[in-house]
Amino acid sequence: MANLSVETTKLDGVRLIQPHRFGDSRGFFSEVFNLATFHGAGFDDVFVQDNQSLSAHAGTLRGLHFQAPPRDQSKLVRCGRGSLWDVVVDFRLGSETFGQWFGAELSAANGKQMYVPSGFLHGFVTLEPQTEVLYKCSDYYVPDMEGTVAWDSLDIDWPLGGRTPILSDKDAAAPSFEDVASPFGALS
Ligand SMILES: Cc1cn([C@H]2C[C@H](O)[C@@H](COP(=O)(O)OP(=O)(O)O[C@H]3O[C@H](C)C(=O)[C@H](O)[C@H]3O)O2)c(=O)[nH]c1=O
Repeated sequence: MANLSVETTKLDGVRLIQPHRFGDSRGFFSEVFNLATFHGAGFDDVFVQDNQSLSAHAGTLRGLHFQAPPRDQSKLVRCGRGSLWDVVVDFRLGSETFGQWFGAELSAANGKQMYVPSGFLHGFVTLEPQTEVLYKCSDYYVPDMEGTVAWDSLDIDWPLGGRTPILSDKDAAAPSFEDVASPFGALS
């Protein structure tokens, strides 16, 4: 029976998931998602959309993004190729950790997955070229409900090595954290 291990973080609800890898002389096999195993580990999300993004260059930063209620999304993020530093920010009004962030390296090598609950901003910066990110979302994409927060408007310690990140026009124009009213209550 494939299994997984779950690691809690300093942000309530944000967890790192490590699916088991069955190694042999060919390489490995892993059930990277199994609904029964996922629910058995204490999660209750049902994901409806799988996303994939490929970033050609290291230092590509996507985020910080959210989708507002009632179309808010929880996400399960993993790296299929390369490596990235994944960041989540508590955006739940009234939360004791409101505005606090947590980051972790996800890579094709380590197989780690980041569980991003609804109510959190999400973003990542790639650590090597041709990095592929795969993630599940608990609701469909609704562009009109999407929001952005400037990647550099919090004290996030992005591993950029002093370089300016590669950004989309949308992310380059994102408002500062203090200028974005959170649509999430503490209990979302
Ligand atoms: C998110 C999304 C985008 N798109 C279209 C919209 C644009 O024409 C194109 C690129 O979208 P965007 O620039 O928003 O992609 P990213 O910058 O990678 O955004 C994502 O990256 C951060 C880290 C996230 O957590 C979000 O899931 C998501 O916002 O894909 C879709 O058709 N469906 C979708 O679900």
